[in-house]
Amino acid sequence: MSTTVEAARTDRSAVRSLLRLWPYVRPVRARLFTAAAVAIVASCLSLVIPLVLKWMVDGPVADRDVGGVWLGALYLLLLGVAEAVLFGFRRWLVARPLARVEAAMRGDLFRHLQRLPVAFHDRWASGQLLSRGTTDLMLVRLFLAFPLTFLLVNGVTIIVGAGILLAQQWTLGLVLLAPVAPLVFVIARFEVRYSSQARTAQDQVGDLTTVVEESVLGIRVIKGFGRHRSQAAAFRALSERLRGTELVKARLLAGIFGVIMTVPELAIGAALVLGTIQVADGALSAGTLVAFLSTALALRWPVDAMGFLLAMSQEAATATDRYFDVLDAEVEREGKQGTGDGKAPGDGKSHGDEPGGAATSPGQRPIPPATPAKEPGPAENGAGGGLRFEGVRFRYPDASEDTEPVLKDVDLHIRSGETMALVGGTGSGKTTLTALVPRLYEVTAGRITLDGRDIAAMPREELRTLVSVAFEEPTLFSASVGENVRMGAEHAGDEEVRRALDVAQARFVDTLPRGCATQVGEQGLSLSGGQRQRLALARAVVGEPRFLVLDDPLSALDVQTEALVEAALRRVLRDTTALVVAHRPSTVLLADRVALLSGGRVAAVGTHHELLRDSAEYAWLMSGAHAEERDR
Ligand SMILES: Nc1ncnc2c1ncn2[C@@H]1O[C@H](COP(=O)(O)OP(=O)(O)OP(=O)(O)O)[C@@H](O)[C@H]1O
Repeated sequence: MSTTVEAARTDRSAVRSLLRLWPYVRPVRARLFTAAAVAIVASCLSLVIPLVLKWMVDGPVADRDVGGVWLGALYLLLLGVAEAVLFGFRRWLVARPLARVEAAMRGDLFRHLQRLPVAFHDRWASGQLLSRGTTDLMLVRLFLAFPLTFLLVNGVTIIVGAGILLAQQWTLGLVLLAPVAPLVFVIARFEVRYSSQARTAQDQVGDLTTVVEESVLGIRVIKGFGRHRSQAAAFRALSERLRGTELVKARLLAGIFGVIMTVPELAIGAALVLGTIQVADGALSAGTLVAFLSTALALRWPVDAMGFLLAMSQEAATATDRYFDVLDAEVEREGKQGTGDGKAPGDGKSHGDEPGGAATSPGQRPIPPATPAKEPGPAENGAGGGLRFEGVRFRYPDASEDTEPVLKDVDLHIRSGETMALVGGTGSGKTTLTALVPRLYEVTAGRITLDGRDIAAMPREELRTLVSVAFEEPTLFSASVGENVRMGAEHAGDEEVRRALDVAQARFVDTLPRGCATQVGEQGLSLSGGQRQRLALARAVVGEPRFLVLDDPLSALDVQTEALVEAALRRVLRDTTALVVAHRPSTVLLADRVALLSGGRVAAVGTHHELLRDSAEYAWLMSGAHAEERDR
């Protein structure tokens, strides 16, 4: 997501943004309100201190009563201790629940990210998502811990203090309160400007995170091409931009601090001069003036702190907006039978009242129980059975309406138990077609059926138990080899995992230090490309799925290993309906029939030999000349 697009959306009220946190705060509201009440009492205790001073000055000090002075000192000490204890108690009250709020929000974000369609992840830079789950949530927690309470506490303290000032000497009180109106005006202007800069800075942190993440993941390319200088320059440029924004924020903060601190100082100075004249005229007691000035000084911190409390609140409001930008994004729609209108929770309503809660997002209708997967009957093995593409048309969700669809009216029938190879030139749409079967993307028009059932009407969970996929780029997770393979079938036992590893010719696992229990590093980078591909293949076949979709799964293997995998795969594919993207004749020979995809359309279907005979394009694709061109 581009920073400029994000930064442009600042025309919203900070209060309205922050109110969206309520579902998360609600479960801990009792503690938060208690903590705020405790802080208000503690803060108001500090306003009693000037009243004790007034009593001391006009009483024991004027009467030269040493015992009275000691008693006053004791009262002051007790008030100070009580204030400190109450503030400590407040902190204890909020620490644990706020950690819970942050964890619930982070949990919801992660869960939501898992349920968002692949198209969303195509669009969003990962750094933007990472920064929302880390820095933004930290800003929200800080807001709940500090500004939320202290804006209230300081507000109440200022109002009570103003009341005490007016009650003590209303003329002096008015002198002190005169700057309130201009201050409110200045603060309102500051809010608008600071909010826009805060959004820009947080988006820039997201961009920076993306660069760092890409640099770490792509460290081999960077080093291999000696691009560390240009990467460093790109990083420097982004951090310069962030630094610039932070400096603007600092200047705005400095300005508001200057105003908030200077104006009350001037008012106190004016009140001091006026008060001294009144004491000299005998219109005011010295004790009242001392109490008045002490109260005014006690209000200094609550007033001074308003600047950074408001700044922190703005940042939290921006962070909340950024958080809900993701949470409002529409999740994958269930089967048509599942949600009816297909509306997702991001339809403008709150994410829900049960943060950290249910697996079904609020706003989403419960999915009726899935029709049990039927064993393919004789009819299904005929016209309706197997995997069928009917008039499938597909355009990537972000592509504009007037661009050519990637797939155009694809009609293809892979019969039950048949293996179909999908061959086509680079960019012809092979990967796109395979991604439609497990519904990583939704078809734009037409439909895909499995044994006669429209996949759009199937609950995703059921669809994904029926269909297994292995992509050309095998992604492994920071987990053990066994756990990576079991992602294909959660309940697979050791025997099934062994069998899958055998099919994928992945017995190299036995030579790893801890066999199947060996941890593979981030993205499986501790393994070779071919090893990763074989583990991904094992993951695809471990659940013995009814439908198998393989996107050029053997591209990184040497010829001999490929032949061994093919022999084993052939046994697996006997019972499975499979669609296999192939570039090499050896992979194509695994298949019963071949479909040639050309410019997003199925140009021909037949056996390898038929197509070699009848299709010049296919013959060319299968020739060494094409492979050389592709490799080049
Ligand atoms: N996420 C995406 N968003 C938009 N367009 C995409 C996306 N992925 C692929 N495309 C476009 O769709 C077209 C088909 O891409 P696809 O990856 O399906 O081709 P392919 O036949 O698998 O190619 P190859 O053999 O090189 O892997 C290409 O023009 C590509 O630029």
